Amino acid sequence: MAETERLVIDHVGHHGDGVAISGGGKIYVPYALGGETIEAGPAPGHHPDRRRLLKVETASPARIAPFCPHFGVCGGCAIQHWDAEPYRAWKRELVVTALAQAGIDCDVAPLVDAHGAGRRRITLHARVGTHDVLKVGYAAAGSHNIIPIDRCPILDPQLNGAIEAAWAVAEPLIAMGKPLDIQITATDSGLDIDVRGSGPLSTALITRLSRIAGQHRLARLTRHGELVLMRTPPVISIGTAQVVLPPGSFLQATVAGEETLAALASEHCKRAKSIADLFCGVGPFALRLAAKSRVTAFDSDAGAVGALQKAATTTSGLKPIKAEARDLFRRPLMPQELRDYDTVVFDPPRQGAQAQATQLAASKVPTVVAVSCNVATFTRDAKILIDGGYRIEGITPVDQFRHTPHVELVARLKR
Ligand SMILES: C[S@@+](CC[C@H](N)C(=O)[O-])C[C@H]1O[C@@H](n2cnc3c(N)ncnc32)[C@H](O)[C@@H]1O
Repeated sequence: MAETERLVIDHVGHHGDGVAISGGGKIYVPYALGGETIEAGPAPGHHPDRRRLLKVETASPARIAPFCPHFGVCGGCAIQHWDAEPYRAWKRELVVTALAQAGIDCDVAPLVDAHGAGRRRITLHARVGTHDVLKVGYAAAGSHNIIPIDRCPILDPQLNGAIEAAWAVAEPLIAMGKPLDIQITATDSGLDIDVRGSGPLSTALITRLSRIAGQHRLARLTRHGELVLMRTPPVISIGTAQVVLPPGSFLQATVAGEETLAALASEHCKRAKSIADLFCGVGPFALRLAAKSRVTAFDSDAGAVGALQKAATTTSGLKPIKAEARDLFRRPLMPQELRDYDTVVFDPPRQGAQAQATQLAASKVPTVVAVSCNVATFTRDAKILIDGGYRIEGITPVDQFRHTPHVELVARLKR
């Protein structure tokens, strides 16, 4: 492989890298844009079809200056160098292309931006580097190295102080000699931190962490989901409900993302009387859908189900909500159980909901609303539903993870 080479970038691929077409196939160059002529060098790891961008010789007119000083080194964002309009068209096209490749013919609405105020949840990594220096930050692009950070401009202002809090919490814990993953969630009552990786905590250490919690606006600190200290319960508002977050439960990455997905789901469910909300999490759909419809919600995370049930019983003006802990991969709702519902909403993790889609395909449920964060598993599951007699009435792509190649979508299917 030549030390440096000149490449012409054809387009941006579905991971956000520039793609050059050469005689030997495709070559992927992170941070390059379609139409650009670039100078490239070997990529770290010397992967045969990857290169490192050394210099942009002819820049695309759509190239813009990234706004974050860590961009290009930190692995958090793949795209800050591309104008909003082509970026948005590319993101919508990711959905259009995946559907076409799967042979699914349906309308795809314009992309809905759902970055809103920014990310409300981050995971930072803490490691001891050379000369015993503590590093707290994100993983570097394409490696496990940690890029220490002191700011991240894509965060919701509700996370102000979160990075400082992570450094402060990491300092006493890293002395135990284990790498740490520090998940921080912005709640209405302060920062909720769950640390993974440290050993058991001594009383002296908990006293020190309590001081840090007071100094850094922490609502709660947990270790592997076990309570270390709570100054005030970490609460978020969902519709008219107040939900106390269980440690480590899933939460949509941005408030705008949650509201957009829930608004689209509510629109598709507006005539529903009885809804099954599958993969419900702490209830961002159930607690809003129950304004009009009876809801039964299922998720394998018992903590999330408990939080949803508690919020449902303490919120007035909602139709009945029942919530049940159930593993829907191993024990999907069967066609006989699905008879209780005129509408099913499902929002699985990235693996999708193949087992549940198979049972839905054999059911008579008139309306299915599919929410997905992975277009590949969505198309797989949608094909199962289509083969079972459903037709897709429309798909809306949602951009909650701006600056990344991730895209969400909401689809309505009818039989
Ligand atoms: C993408 S999240 C959606 C949660 C919720 N709808 C929301 O918007 O916050 C996927 C959810 O699936 C749940 N989950 C993961 N595996 C599961 C399984 N095998 N059975 C049931 N639920 C599962 C997770 O606990 C998580 O709450």
